[in-house]
Amino acid sequence: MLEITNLSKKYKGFSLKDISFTLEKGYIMGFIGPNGAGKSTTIKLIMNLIKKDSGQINIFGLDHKKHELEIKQRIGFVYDENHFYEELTIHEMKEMIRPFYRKWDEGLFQQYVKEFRLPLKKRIKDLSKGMKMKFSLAVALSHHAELLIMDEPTSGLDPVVRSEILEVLQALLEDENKSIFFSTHITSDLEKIADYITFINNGEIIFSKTKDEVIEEYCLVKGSNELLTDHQLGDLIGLRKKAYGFEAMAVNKRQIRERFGNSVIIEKPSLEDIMVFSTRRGDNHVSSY
Ligand SMILES: Nc1ncnc2c1ncn2[C@@H]1O[C@H](COP(=O)(O)OP(=O)(O)OP(=O)(O)O)[C@@H](O)[C@H]1O
Repeated sequence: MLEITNLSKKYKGFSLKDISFTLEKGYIMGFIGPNGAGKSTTIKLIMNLIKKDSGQINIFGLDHKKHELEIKQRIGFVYDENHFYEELTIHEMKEMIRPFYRKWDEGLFQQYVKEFRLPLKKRIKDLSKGMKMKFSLAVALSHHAELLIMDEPTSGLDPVVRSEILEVLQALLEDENKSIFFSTHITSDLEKIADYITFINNGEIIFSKTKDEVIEEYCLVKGSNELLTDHQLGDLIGLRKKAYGFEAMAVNKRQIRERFGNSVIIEKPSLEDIMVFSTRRGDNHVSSY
C-alpha cells in the first residue's frame, strides 16, 4: 500500500535521513515520535505537498508523483489543521469537495453525518475541534479510499471523541483491503488499535515493526548502581542513575536476563516508555541502535 525507500529531505537545521518503511494491505500503522521528529514532513512528502531531495515513495505500487491524481482518488487524507473554508457550512463545504472524487458515495457520507451527529447547517468556524475532525474524517471516508493517511488525527481531542474516532478506524479495517497510516504522539491510542509501529526520532527511523514485536523485545530494567560496569552500559537506553539505583530500557530482554540474572527487575514497557527512554538524554544516551 505504501512503500518508502531511502527518503531524504533537508531543511536548515533539520534533515530527514534516508528513511525507509513499508505498510501492507489490511493493517494500521502508527507513526510515532516526539515533537519535531519529522512526522509531518514525512506525511507531506508522501502527499507530494513538499519536494523530496531523494528517495522513492510508492503508493499502491505506483510512483507518488507520476500517478498523483490517480493515487489521490484512492487516498483519504486527514490533516492536523483545519483546511476547510471557515465561512461555509458543513453541507456547502461537502458539496464543494464532492465533485473531485469519482467514487464519492453520498449515502456513506450521510451515514457518517448521522453517526458523528454532524450539524450540516453549521458553519465550519463554529464547530468544536472534535466536530471539525469528525467532518474531516467523514469526508476522507466517503469516497471508498483504500489508504487513509492522517496527521495527528486525535491530538487535542477529549478521550470520548478520541475513542469514537478509533472505533471508526477499527471498523474500517474489517475490510481487509484497506490500510491506515497515522501519526500521533498519543501512544495509548496505538496500544489500542495499531498493528505496526514506526518510530522516528530526529529525522531517523529507529524501528518499524509489529506492535507485538516491539512490546515483546523491549524491556525496562531497574537495579542497583553497583551492577553497572562500563562494558554493560552500551546496551542500556536512556539510562538514569539515582541514589536508590538505575533505570533504563534495553532492546533484547533475553540478553539482559542472561547478563544480570535475577539481580535486576525487568518490566514490560508501554509505547510511551519506549518513546521517552529512546529520546531522553540519560546518563548514557543512545540515539539510535
Ligand atoms: N518549511 C520548513 N522550513 C524549515 N524547517 C522546517 C519546515 N517544516 C518543518 N521544518 C522543521 O523540520 C523539523 C521536523 O518538523 P515536523 O513538523 O516534520 O515534525 P513533527 O514530528 O511532525 O513534529 P510535531 O509532533 O511537533 O508536529 C522541525 O525541526 C521543523 O522546525
